[in-house]
Amino acid sequence: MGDLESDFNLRVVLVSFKQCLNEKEEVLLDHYLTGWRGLVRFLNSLGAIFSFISKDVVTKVQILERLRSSPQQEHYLSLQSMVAYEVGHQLVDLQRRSRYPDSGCRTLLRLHRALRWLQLFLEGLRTSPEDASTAVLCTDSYNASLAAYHPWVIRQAVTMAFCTLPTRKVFLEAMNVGSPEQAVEMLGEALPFIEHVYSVSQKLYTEHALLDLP
Ligand SMILES: CCCCCCCC/C=C\CCCCCCCC(=O)N[C@@H](COP(=O)(O)O)[C@H](O)/C=C/CCCCCCCCCCCCC
Repeated sequence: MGDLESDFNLRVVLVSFKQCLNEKEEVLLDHYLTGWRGLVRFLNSLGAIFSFISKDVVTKVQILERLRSSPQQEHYLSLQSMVAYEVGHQLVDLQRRSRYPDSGCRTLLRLHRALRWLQLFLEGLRTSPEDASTAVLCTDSYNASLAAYHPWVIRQAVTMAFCTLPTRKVFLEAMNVGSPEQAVEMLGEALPFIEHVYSVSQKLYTEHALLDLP
């Protein structure tokens, strides 16, 4: 795995997700995107075999960044204001992808589903024994989250890429927060931040019947 600078670590990235939520439990898109840009840096450090995943995340982050700097930017301050604006102005299509392929709601939904994968995978790393296989942890968390939304060809490519993953110990060290034991402790403190953001977003998408946006 490539080196990340010494002041950049997974705790910093997970804290960005804590900062997403304001006192009204609105998900602030600028912090959400900061969190995702940090995750992309970790993903890139895993090697070129994961670049097809990282490119997809970067494309989605860029779509949302463009909306955040567009003339409609104030509607894209939070997930809540984005959903209200796009649903209220019929800028999402529940039947076809082609009409609004770059809507904020469908784009963020893909990242939202991936956040669930991340939550499950990091929880697996945190609670598993020292000799646990990261390929198995990754496959299990993928099958319990994103796999349901991916066609066969992507599921095959992803499952092959998982076989190249480093060991659990290497993963924990790559988080750049100290020893594997300190990384496990950090995950225990910081994982609730992404769980909270995930559950607030999931509730909002459910309330607006947007969970299956094509
Ligand atoms: C010390 C490191 C700690 C771990 C940090 C890992 C950070 C990785 C963060 C996120 C990775 C997952 C991102 C997945 C985004 C997938 C979004 C998606 O579903 N896109 C598909 C649908 O998009 P549309 O076509 O509807 O626009 C798209 O078709 C898929 C493209 C590529 C395949 C995505 C596979 C996802 C696999 C998830 C596991 C990642 C494994 C990383 C290894 C740890």
